[in-house]
Amino acid sequence: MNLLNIKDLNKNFKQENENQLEVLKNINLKIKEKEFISFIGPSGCGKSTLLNILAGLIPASSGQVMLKNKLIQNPGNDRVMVFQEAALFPWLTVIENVLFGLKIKNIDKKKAYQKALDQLEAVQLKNFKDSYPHQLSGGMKQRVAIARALVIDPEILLMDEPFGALDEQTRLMLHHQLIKLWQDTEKTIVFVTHNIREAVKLSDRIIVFGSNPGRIVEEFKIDIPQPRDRENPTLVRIENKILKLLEKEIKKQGENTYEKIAT
Ligand SMILES: Nc1ncnc2c1ncn2[C@@H]1O[C@H](COP(=O)(O)OP(=O)(O)OP(=O)(O)O)[C@@H](O)[C@H]1O
Repeated sequence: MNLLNIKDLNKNFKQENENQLEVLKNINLKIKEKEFISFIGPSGCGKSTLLNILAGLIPASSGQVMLKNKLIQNPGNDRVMVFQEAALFPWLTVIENVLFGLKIKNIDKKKAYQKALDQLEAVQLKNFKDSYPHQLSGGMKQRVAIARALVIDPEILLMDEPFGALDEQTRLMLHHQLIKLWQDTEKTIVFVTHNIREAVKLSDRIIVFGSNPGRIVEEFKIDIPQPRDRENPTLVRIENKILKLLEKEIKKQGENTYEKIAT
């Protein structure tokens, strides 16, 4: 069943010289329940802008996004964002950070604590519940951010380059954990990344964007079960196809973002 329906969506931003910058043009996309979908594309093609529109943080200029039969106009508990920087409250402990997400839900204190603890167990951080963010590694912080997002029990997890700032080993470990969480919780995940290999490894479907203005150029469905072997020839083939497409888009754009996506 379709969970999100993005229809004829356009987004412009007013520039300082009063001209309109056309960022997203004519986006039409349906996202299924429990789908893991990734957006990939050259820098500045509007991936984060689209994610922000899905989160209800900014409005579309025209067109609409429906969540089931509800028009998205504002943020809601049914959608939670995870950003590249974990953005934890440094003065709160790990469990207090996770509990913070539940405050808006008005849940009984004991129940909330248990929920937060269960969620920390799911990201293997139960033993760090009383630590402060500065005592954690980057990967651990990101796992707290994921726990804080999931504890609200949203329908959709919106992830904007969540592992972009992490080293390769930590990133691989978090891929593994995210896939397990996704399988256990059956959430829908919309994932923005620059990293083709990451997208190919994690996603059911990859949407490739072009830029100026941001638009969908192609999509790839990946039916290979998880966990995936990165040497799988089908995955390698898809990876190369996406790389070629992006090279073409980036050449058009004339920016030096090639290195960023090829690693
Ligand atoms: N609030 C804003 N006001 C004006 N312009 C904006 C605003 N937000 C984004 N933009 C512009 O919209 C374009 C798309 O930005 P966006 O961050 O969505 O791209 P992106 O594909 O996520 O880029 P990256 O991969 O580098 O993160 C850029 O040209 C950016 O400068």
